[in-house]
Amino acid sequence: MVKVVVCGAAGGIGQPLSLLLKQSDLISHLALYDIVNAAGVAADLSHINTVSKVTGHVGKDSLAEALRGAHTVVIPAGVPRRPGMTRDDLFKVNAGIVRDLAQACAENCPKAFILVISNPVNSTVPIVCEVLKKANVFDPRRVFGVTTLDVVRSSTFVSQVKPQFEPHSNRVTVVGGHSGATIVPLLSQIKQLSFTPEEIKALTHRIQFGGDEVVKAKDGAGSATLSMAAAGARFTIALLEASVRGKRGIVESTYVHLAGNPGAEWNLRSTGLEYFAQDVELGPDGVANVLALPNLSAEEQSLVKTAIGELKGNIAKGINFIKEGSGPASKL
Ligand SMILES: NC(=O)C1=CN([C@@H]2O[C@H](COP(=O)(O)OP(=O)(O)OC[C@H]3O[C@@H](n4cnc5c(N)ncnc54)[C@H](O)[C@@H]3O)[C@@H](O)[C@H]2O)C=CC1
Ligand SMILES: O=C([O-])CC(=O)C(=O)O
Repeated sequence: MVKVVVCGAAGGIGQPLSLLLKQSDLISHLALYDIVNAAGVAADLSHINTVSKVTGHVGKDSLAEALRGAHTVVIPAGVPRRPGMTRDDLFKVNAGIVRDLAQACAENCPKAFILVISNPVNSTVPIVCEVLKKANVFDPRRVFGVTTLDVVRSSTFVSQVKPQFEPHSNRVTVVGGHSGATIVPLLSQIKQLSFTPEEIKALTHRIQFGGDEVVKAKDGAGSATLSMAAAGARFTIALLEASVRGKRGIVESTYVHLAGNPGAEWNLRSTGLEYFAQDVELGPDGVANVLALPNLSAEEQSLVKTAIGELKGNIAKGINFIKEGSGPASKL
């Protein structure tokens, strides 16, 4: 039995993400949780003729039932950006939402993989980990910040500049975190291509601020949902392929707690950070190996340095939210 729970399943990301997960024969039970409308989304998806059973769970009183027995919990719950906002501006509302969902995971499915989409990812992942640590159920191999959209954008944007780069089958490593300057695509690792310094600069900027393109185009109606659903489904299925099917050698960039994760010592020492996104090999228990940062170009070294500076504050903010007590979730 592989039960996957989507928390925030009625939202802009939650609905298409659930639709994509409904296509997978790796999932036997898809449980859709939201504070609104999850029953309707579940009824609709349940008519699709694939193997998984779909159940809908609406409101806080049904959260425990939704989570019980979960193999994997994907969290796209919370508010998205509007033009003029940073991801950090979402902290005020989303921190409390993510904390409460993490607490419910600790109580109902302490061994589940937890995939965090809600922004600001740089801070919400530390929130989840701190909640699990407090509950004595933390396993660093099982909590992931979903940064796959940065990887997806990198493949697409590189292919638009270099048509010989096939976007579907070529992956780009993206390290750091998931907001602006903390997003560092390692274009120097694409060994089959060469770029001019101007191309590197323009591509890096576009990847770092790709989210803003969508926020601007949607003009107040939210941020990336469909591309995020595709990215979220890609990461979830990759993790299921590794953990359920036992497929080896699956590597994705993702934001993880470094200490205690296999292979992470080098990145822990070289960044001095508790959390960092890097290529991770996935396995039966989640993180099988955090790959060491490769040799970086001079520009990438400087970008990573800037990212580290910003990440320090983002991480501390998430940790302090739990350590110093945070009160009930607030409204924006
Ligand atoms: N990691 C990434 O790369 C990306 C992250 N995001 C983030 O994902 C989050 C969701 O974005 P959208 O789906 O566009 O927003 P949305 O507003 O369309 O959907 C959010 C859903 O969460 C639900 N929700 C609110 N509080 C909840 C709670 N306590 N428990 C369960 N569900 C709850 C809402 O009812 C709503 O259905 C935002 O924080 C956004 O910034 C968006 C794009 C990319
Ligand atoms: O830009 C946003 O707020 C949503 C997001 O994280 C992205 O699209 O990368």
